Amino acid sequence: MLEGKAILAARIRELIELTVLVDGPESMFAEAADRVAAVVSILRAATDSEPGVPAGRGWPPGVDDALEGVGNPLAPPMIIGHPGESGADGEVAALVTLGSAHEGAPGRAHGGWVAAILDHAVGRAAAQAGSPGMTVSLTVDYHRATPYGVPLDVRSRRVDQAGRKVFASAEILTDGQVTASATATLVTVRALANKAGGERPGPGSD
Ligand SMILES: CCCCCCCCCCCC(=O)SCCNC(=O)CCNC(=O)[C@H](O)C(C)(C)COP(=O)(O)OP(=O)(O)OC[C@H]1O[C@@H](n2cnc3c(N)ncnc32)[C@H](O)[C@@H]1OP(=O)(O)O
Repeated sequence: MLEGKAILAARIRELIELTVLVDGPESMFAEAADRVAAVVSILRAATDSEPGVPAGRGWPPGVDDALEGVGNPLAPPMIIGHPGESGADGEVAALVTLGSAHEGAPGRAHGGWVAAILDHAVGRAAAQAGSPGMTVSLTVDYHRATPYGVPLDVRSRRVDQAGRKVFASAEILTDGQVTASATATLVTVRALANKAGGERPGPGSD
């Protein structure tokens, strides 16, 4: 079931890339649109949910997550590694590959996607450090072009904590060079800690 959804999402990502890249006759687009409509009707028949209704996916991030969900076609997806796997102790290491559909300025990834990756990375770092929370402030520095079409190395870690406030940082690297970095403040939320399986927010938590 899960595997099928992941395969479908991968095909849809391919579809999105090709839709952005391909040019051709109107008839080709019309035929493709008809076939996609047929696929949509298969999925529509399987749910009562309306598009836009909150999915309420919960925690921790799963197959439908916006950044790392292999079953979410909008997710690149971001592959979260184990602590210490490729980062130093206490770091979260991740890999993510963006595509042409994520382009901003010509030939480089859109800054909004770069920020989303960094936001997710600091969220993961806070959770791994035992303080799952929501980002209330994210400052992004864009140092050089973040490319698409190549795996990006993402690193993040919790830097400090003061009461409910968690301070974290993250970087995106390619060829060993930092393309973008972020500092963030997150605020621990008890509901997230409970969903995270008993990880406890810091002192003074809500
Ligand atoms: C399980 C696996 C997970 C795995 C994790 C996986 C990664 C998931 C990544 C998802 C990342 C996101 O998209 S997060 C979604 C985007 N962010 C949001 O939607 C958050 C929107 N904001 C909120 O909903 C709210 O601010 C809350 C609930 C977070 C906090 O509200 P609150 O509970 O009323 O807390 P409040 O008293 O206002 O603030 C608490 C403390 O934080 C400070 N504070 C508040 N805002 C700011 C700010 N912008 N900059 C600095 N500091 C701030 C306050 O001064 C206060 O300090 P003091 O007085 O205590 O000193």
